[in-house]
Amino acid sequence: MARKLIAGNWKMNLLRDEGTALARDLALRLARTVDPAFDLLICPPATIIAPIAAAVAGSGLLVGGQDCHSAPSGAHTGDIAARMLADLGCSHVIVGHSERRQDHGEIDLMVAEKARAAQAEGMVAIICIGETEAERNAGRAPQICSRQIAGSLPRGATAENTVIAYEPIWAIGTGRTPTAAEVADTHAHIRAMLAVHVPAEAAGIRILYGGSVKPSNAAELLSLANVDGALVGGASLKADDFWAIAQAIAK
Ligand SMILES: O=C[C@H](O)COP(=O)(O)O
Repeated sequence: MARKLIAGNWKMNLLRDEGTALARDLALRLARTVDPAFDLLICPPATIIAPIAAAVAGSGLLVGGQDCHSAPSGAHTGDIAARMLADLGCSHVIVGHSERRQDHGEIDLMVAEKARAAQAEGMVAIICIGETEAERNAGRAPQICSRQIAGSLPRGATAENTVIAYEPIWAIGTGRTPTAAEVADTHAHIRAMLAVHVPAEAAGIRILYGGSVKPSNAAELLSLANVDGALVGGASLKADDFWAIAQAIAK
């Protein structure tokens, strides 16, 4: 069974001092933990990755980006290349988050190209998928996940360079989550789809659940079959809450 990954997506929050303090706090907790049962990752805003990566270097706390461009360099004002994130010490990059898909019109093909760019720089692509509430109510969640996996998974995806994050859009930041049975069903479906696209790698690719994960529901969610970790938004901005989510794995 894959070691669980607890990933914090800070989104567009925190300035340098508060972000660095939060990262240091987590790094210290991790350094004091003997043989942690999880990998711990934070994805700060791009503006503060550099000081944070420097502050936590050697602690075991992983640092990642929230997005990258698919091109290695060039005339793309305001964008960030995967190699720039790798250059700062990032190990992971989130791609295709629903907020990027919604706010920036990112489609599956673009997500696959971003994932490929991250992987080409030696980083792990965390590919986000998930249905809207309307799609869920129409009973189309499995088809949406299937379509997004088919379109967003780059050629050459392996268990080492790819993580899938299932985030039902209606659960993000709302305090609502699917039931445990629904999460288990969807993750099993995602595993089956991975087996279709990358048969040799499917069993090892980690599938995270995201959407209103908090200390009070983490133990149940993280105990489910095919739930290999969590992608945490709001609760990752507080060291106690994020750490409690990671600690829930062992309980
Ligand atoms: O990337 C993280 C997700 O969008 C979940 O956010 P949330 O934990 O605030 O619901």
